[in-house]
Amino acid sequence: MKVGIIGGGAIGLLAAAYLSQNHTVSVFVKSNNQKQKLNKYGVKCGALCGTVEAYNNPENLEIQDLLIVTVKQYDVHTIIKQLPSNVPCLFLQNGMAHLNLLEGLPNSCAVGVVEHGAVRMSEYEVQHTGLGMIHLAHFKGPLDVAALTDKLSVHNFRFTFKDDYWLMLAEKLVINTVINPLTALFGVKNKYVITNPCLCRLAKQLCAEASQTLNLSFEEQWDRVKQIAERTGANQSSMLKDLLEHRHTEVDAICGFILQHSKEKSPYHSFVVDAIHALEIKNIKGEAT
Ligand SMILES: NC(=O)C1=CN([C@@H]2O[C@H](COP(=O)(O)OP(=O)(O)OC[C@H]3O[C@@H](n4cnc5c(N)ncnc54)[C@H](OP(=O)(O)O)[C@@H]3O)[C@@H](O)[C@H]2O)C=CC1
Ligand SMILES: CC(C)(CO)C(=O)C(=O)O
Repeated sequence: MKVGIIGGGAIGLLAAAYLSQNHTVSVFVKSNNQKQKLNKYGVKCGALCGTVEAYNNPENLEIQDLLIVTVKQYDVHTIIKQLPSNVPCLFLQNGMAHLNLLEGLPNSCAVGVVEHGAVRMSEYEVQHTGLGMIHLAHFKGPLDVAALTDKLSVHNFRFTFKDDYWLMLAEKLVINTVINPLTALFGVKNKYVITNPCLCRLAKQLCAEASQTLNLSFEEQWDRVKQIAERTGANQSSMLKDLLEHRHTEVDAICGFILQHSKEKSPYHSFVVDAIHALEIKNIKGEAT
């Protein structure tokens, strides 16, 4: 297959390194510098070195068989304006705020949840920091997503099929809306969300608000949060990493989505959304602490 990957960040480069073993991969990036590096060195991920073609314009998007969109959620709105309507698209963002943008697209679409951990080390190098699965579900249009999971799967980079996109994304959203803001606000690794008794109480409140908003069982979701916090205990969450590197976070796509969709008041979510934005502003303005 001709697979086009939009975004040359951590997940885009990870996907390019693995998928280029079996497919012809093109990576669509923003900067000319990254394009040149990828064309010269390929994508490196540990012992893997994938050959790719890189572009920093949308011209070759329409010749792809599949486009995998790996930009952060807040950049999806600029990408969808460039997508050729004939090519099926797979969106791999955390959060659920991009779903309303996909509804207006003419393209066949799938959505996915990434369990891998990845860190971009340079414009063409990525470190695979945590091995997981990528779960895919059908969102709209005539796309055989179950067949796609088989075509894309390769050793250490496997895809599985889920039949309910909403449940798949909602369950991941609960995990992110609990673990990400608390770890980012308190500057701690994931396990402290359950091992620190005060953070654990805050985590339970966030989990209760999210479960109620999404109409999910609190007990089941809290068990999942505890499992993931334990399994990824030594990791820094993506929101913590974004703040440490003075980048924009995905708090609106994650916690903001809960706040927007809750029928009851969600005071813990109100607090974390404002608190994370306050830290983003502090980082951008370089305010002294
Ligand atoms: N990294 C991880 O371990 C995990 C990430 N995820 C999710 O995956 C998604 C991607 O995350 P991640 O890869 O870490 O994010 P990154 O910030 O590392 O990568 C996003 C990339 O998109 C690029 N980009 C933005 N706008 C455009 C554009 N118009 N055209 C081309 N490229 C563009 C950015 O370029 P530039 O830097 O030049 O602005 C950046 O390289 C997020 O929703 C995240 O929550 C989920 C699970 C794990
Ligand atoms: C599951 C978790 C919390 C792992 O770090 C994650 O998805 C993230 O950091 O965004």
